[in-house]
Amino acid sequence: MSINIYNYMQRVTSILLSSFISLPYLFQISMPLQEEAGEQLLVVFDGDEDRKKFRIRNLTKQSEPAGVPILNGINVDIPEGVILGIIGPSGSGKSTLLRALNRLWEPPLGTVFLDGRDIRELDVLALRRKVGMLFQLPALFEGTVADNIRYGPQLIGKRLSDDEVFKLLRLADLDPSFLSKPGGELSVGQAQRVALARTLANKPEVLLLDEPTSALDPISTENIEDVLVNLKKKQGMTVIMVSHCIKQIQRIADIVCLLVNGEIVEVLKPDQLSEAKHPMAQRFLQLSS
Ligand SMILES: Nc1ncnc2c1ncn2[C@@H]1O[C@H](COP(=O)(O)OP(=O)(O)OP(=O)(O)O)[C@@H](O)[C@H]1O
Repeated sequence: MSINIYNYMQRVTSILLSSFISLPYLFQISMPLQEEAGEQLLVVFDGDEDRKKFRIRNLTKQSEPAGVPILNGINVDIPEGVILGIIGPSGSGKSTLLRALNRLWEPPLGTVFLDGRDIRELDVLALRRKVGMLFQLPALFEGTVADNIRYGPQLIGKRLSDDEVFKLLRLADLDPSFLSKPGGELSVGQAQRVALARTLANKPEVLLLDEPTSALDPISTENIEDVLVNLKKKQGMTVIMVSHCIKQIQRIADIVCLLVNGEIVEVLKPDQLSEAKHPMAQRFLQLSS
């Protein structure tokens, strides 16, 4: 078995970065491509301009120094208060796209806008509080569950009370008795829920999730899915989730973007996935179902 050291290091760096720094309606879907400034724009929201949470324009990335395209001119609008699923074959650029949205890599100026503002012009720490991220494998800090959850607010001089920590635990579907448990003694599923509570402690407006339940059992997976749906419904949170599980996307997403070779080739409602037209997307969906 070969190990891709580059990918491994990138993942570890991202976990550390996001942990330390960010600790971090329905809508009408308009499928047809629309021309904007000569480029193809996938519009996933056809309504009020104000409700676009992210606007992504011609987002491109190449590997260095080889210059191999990773993202190939992504154009998409992401509405506020929806769960957007991103699916696609391995290596198609899903995680890279997600990481651009809270600057775990720096997208070029003029390519990613949050609430109408270029994210490159925002303070990066403030951006990461607003746009929290959760990875496939949770990385908790040393200390108790409460220490982990209090970490983010503490960075801006706020100490969460026990009651506030209890609320976050409940929100992440964890029993209050977890408060004083050492982070190192938790199962992966429990740790993932603590990582979620820790991210939520920053009161993010957007959650970026990179295969957040792939290491979890079906019950923990269902619990996390319920939490995400509730956050959307009760707090209007925007959730952008990469998942390899088509069924999961069909359970909770409002819209699905299909990414192939660094391009969004289709935007569909979850119940319309079988109608995908792109040959690679069709094949991917056939093999995944
Ligand atoms: N900074 C970089 N330099 C070089 N190659 C990179 C860089 N970032 C990503 N890649 C490569 O770009 C491609 C897309 O990677 P990415 O992790 O975004 O894909 P993915 O769709 O999330 O894959 P998976 O489903 O396997 O997690 C891969 O071939 C990856 O090795």
